[in-house]
Amino acid sequence: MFRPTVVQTPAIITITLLCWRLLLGTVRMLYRHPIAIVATAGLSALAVVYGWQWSAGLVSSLVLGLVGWALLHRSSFSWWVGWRLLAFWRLVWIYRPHWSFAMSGAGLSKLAKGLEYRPRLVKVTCGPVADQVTVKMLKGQSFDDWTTRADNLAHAFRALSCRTSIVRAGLLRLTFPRRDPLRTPIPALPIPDVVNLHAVPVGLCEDGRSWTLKVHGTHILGAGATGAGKGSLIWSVVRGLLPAVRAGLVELVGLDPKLMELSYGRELFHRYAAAPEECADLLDEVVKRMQERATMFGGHRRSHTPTIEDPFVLVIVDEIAFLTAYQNDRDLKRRINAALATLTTQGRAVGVGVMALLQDPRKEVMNIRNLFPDKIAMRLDESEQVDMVLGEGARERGALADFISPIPSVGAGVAYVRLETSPEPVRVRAAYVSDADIRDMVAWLTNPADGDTLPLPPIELAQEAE
Ligand SMILES: Nc1ncnc2c1ncn2[C@@H]1O[C@H](COP(=O)(O)OP(=O)(O)OP(=O)(O)O)[C@@H](O)[C@H]1O
Repeated sequence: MFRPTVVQTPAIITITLLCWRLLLGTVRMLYRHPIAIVATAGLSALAVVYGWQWSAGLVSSLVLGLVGWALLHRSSFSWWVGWRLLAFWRLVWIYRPHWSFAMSGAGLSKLAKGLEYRPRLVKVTCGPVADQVTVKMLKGQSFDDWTTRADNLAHAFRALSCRTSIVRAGLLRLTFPRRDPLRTPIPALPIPDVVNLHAVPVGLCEDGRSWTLKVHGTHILGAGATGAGKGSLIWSVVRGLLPAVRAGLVELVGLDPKLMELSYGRELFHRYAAAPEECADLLDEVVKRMQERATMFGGHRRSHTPTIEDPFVLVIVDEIAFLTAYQNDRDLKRRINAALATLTTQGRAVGVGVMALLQDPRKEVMNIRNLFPDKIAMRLDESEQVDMVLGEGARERGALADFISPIPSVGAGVAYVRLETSPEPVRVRAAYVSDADIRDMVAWLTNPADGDTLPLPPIELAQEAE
């Protein structure tokens, strides 16, 4: 029978080890919380040398000073102090106490040889609308292990939702919104002074930042069930481009087979068509123009910069399926499909973009959806449609477009997008451009204010280097 020898560890070794750990812990605490340690030590020293009244007086004046700062200049106070204090508070009261239970409950900790290994909570930071929790994953875990548990984590920390993103190998960021800035409709955004074709403001992201859309050098496909608010997407883009339209640097082409949406702001479009034959003719015209431009640019330029002679042309198609899948005239359907495919495959480099909206994203209805690099999923009827619009795995990563509320004031205009900078879907809401706003836009474009002349001299057209 094998009996391992029991070796008694000498007390001196145990004590040395404990002292070493204590020393390491103290150094780590000093390194992690230098301000808190220095402040506590300073106040204690003051109390010992001069009496506690001095420390109490100093603390009270400090608190009064901070309250004054917060009242006088909220934004700088929040940036320097407020969010840090809130992050500390939420770390101590929410994340730390519930961490171990949340990890084991969500199945993210591992048991090995009787020991439980948990992912490490690295830090918590707070912003105006969301908390960001940085986590060190356990060895052997994958990003997918976390994305599939996002719902468990949201409930565990009593958040509205949880979104996951990678910081670097092994390090994750969990975003827990504290409030939803997209709950209430966003009024139409102001018409910008400077148009940036790579970042046209259209609404808000769920973290409170501005949601901007790139329109030049890409094509956009927006899908949403009836009443999802596709109109607000169209009009927000048009509104954001208006100064460039007035300056003659952007031309809007509207195809409105439903005859409902774009006709309301008909005057904002350089060219407009509603009947399918007119739409086919107009598309052929744009294709011809695009090909002429390509011939002209060929060998000289590889990208397009909008000028009055060669403006950026944005073709906006409301309910594209009326022109493609639901079109009875086969010849017309073939012509339209061919023109759209040509524009979406060749238009980017020569300054022609297509923004198409549709209700049903199935392949039978829209067989060229893969030719649109940027896609937006508004409220959809079925969960399978989310991946059809945003790409494989988007719903699993949190794009719950089928859960967007059908109540217009809550869910209209809300969408999920995959921004170029990150593959993670982001929840956004387009600003609501009302009928009165559209009338004002028409008036702004067609009746320049006193002193304004038409066309305006070219406005600054901020653009990223291509
Ligand atoms: N961004 C928004 N914020 C708040 N409410 C909105 C927004 N967009 C639209 N709505 C409301 O939702 C209603 C439906 O919007 P809209 O007509 O744009 O939907 P749609 O997706 O174009 O529907 P359909 O495909 O049937 O035309 C509008 O009448 C408006 O009241």
